[in-house]
Amino acid sequence: MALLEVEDIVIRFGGVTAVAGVSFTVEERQICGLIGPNGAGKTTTFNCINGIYRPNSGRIRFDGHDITAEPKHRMTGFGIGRTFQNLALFRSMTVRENVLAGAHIAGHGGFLACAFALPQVWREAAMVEARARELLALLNLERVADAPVAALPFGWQKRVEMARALISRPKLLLLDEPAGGLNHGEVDELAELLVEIRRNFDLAILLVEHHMSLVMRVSDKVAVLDFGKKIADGTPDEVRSNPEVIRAYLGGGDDHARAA
Ligand SMILES: Nc1ncnc2c1ncn2[C@@H]1O[C@H](COP(=O)(O)OP(=O)(O)OP(=O)(O)O)[C@@H](O)[C@H]1O
Repeated sequence: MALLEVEDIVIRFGGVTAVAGVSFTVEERQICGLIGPNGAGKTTTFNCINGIYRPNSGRIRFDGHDITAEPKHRMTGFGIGRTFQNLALFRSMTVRENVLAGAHIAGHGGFLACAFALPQVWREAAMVEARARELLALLNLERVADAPVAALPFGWQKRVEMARALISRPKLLLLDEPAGGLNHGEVDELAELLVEIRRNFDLAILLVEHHMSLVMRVSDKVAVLDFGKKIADGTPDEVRSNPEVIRAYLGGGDDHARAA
């Protein structure tokens, strides 16, 4: 059984069918790219997987659970972490505090355990602190750990968001356009980082991204959407040479894709 199974999902907004029967899977420890020209339905599909939208029909299974109708606040508990296209950090808090906030969302100590400061709460807090240190080192954020997040360049803030998602130890990390706003060198660093994150945390990654060279470099497989339908699904090489994919991009006017 695959880790994530998206099965024939349909999502409509009034008269617009944004996603028209899309199916794909993500296996454990797989990096899967989800690409397509503008308006293809990538973000809508992504937001269905993380519980922001509920599909009109179809099913989503994750790690043996049917999560189709689960609300977004339960996704961390299921083992799904995410980052946002336009960042959703606590800007006046420090880097370390932002990373720790990700763990508090996933915390298991109940209200009474916390109120009475039971040993399990101390143990959990120590474990979370250790994980935060490990993540700050891995993401090269140690030097700025105590700086307010708002003072950092955009590319660094993106790494903080990634660390915050990783602290709850997700089995699947959903990344929405992580390369958006990054320069060439930063995209190269991101590619290396994604592969390292997969290796270190033994997790799968679903990557919605316009930056084609990044997707092709890091993905084990790529699913391609166009006008709300999946038109291809395969290895980067298979997808790159698929005539329907080439047609979708050449006719779609997508600059990033054309550049690939
Ligand atoms: N909330 C909404 N209300 C109405 N229509 C929407 C809504 N969200 C998306 N759509 C429409 O659904 C279609 C798919 O949009 P979506 O944002 O999922 O595409 P995308 O592949 O992520 O595009 P992009 O690469 O430009 O972000 C588009 O026609 C879009 O206009």
